[in-house]
Amino acid sequence: MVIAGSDCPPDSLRGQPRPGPAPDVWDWSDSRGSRVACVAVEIPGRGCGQLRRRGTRSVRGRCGPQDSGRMRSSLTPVGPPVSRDRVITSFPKWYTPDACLQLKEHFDRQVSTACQRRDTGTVGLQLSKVVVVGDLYVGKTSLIHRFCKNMFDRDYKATIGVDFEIERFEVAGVPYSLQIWDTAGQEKFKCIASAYYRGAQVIVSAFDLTDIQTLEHTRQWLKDALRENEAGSCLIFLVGTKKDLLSGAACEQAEAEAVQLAREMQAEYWSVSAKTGENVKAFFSRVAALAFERSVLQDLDRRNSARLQVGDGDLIRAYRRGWWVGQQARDQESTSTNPGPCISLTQHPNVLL
Ligand SMILES: Nc1nc2c(ncn2[C@@H]2O[C@H](COP(=O)(O)OP(=O)(O)OP(=O)(O)O)[C@@H](O)[C@H]2O)c(=O)[nH]1
Repeated sequence: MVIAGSDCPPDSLRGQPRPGPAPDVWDWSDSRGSRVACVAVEIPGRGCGQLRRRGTRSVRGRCGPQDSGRMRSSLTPVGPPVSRDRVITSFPKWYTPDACLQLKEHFDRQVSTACQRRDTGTVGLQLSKVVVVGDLYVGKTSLIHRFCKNMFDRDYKATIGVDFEIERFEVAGVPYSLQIWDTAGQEKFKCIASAYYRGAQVIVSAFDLTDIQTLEHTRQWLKDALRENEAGSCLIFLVGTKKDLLSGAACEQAEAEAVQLAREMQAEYWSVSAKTGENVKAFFSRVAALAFERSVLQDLDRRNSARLQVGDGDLIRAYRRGWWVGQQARDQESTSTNPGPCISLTQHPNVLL
């Protein structure tokens, strides 16, 4: 897949008639000759525009380093209902209990309740970013293409820079989307690809099960991707590819080493084959469910600890050391930097607990 910054709709053309088969359709072509069609919708003040799928399961795109921040903030999924195989009703299981992010088989109670009440905040509107990293030729593009397009190409075409797909799910009745970034494994493109690591909710560090050296390199790939993100903010997956090429014993040996490394990395381990499709859908469903659950919990946390609107509009602000009532606090803020006395929440008549 070829990525070039100039392929993105240039800013100067925003709001003007676009080239292509329809006025608002961008048609990009990749080196394999497959066309990438996206509908660009102008959103005032929101940069590059919105990409909407058109008769395909997923939305695809590509861009250069200058677009990294813009794409992250401006893309929101719209389109027809989610296809049935992207509907997740029960929590997808891990690949092995020896290296998994969590063992429970159900959604967190708080999350289930929030979903039932349709109280998941902005989670349904967000795109969760998944970044796939790893050596060249390990099969990152193939894995993503098998999941998003249900296709497998035997011919190798190096990724140049980055590429992304957007996959829409419905998790516990709530719409949820993953923006899956395919990055180049070749050293010479690393500086372009690493510009896209930031803001990842999920990092997938991929290696080739038939080439143990690529497993060793996953440490460095992960380190580079984590460096661009806040500590503890990413879910990490270690994925062994090309499972179809290994016989039972050899596969077990490679998996045992990978599981050990996954535990060190605090990652969840999966073995997959893009060629046969083995475990590919299960893997991405697991990624979607875990990322969704974390997003909902974070959203609930944020809302709980943010300003609470009470009574006649007074604000109560939560501080580490206690609670402090709005108007009084604002008065104090305007006259001094001293936060003044803390008033217990339960003591204040306007507080609804
Ligand atoms: N047998 C088999 N071959 C695979 C599998 N996955 C990928 N391949 C082959 O491995 C080669 C490399 O696959 P890619 O998906 O292009 O590798 P990549 O990691 O994206 O490579 P870069 O873009 O250079 O980083 C291709 O020839 C694929 O056909 C698999 O599951 N089984």
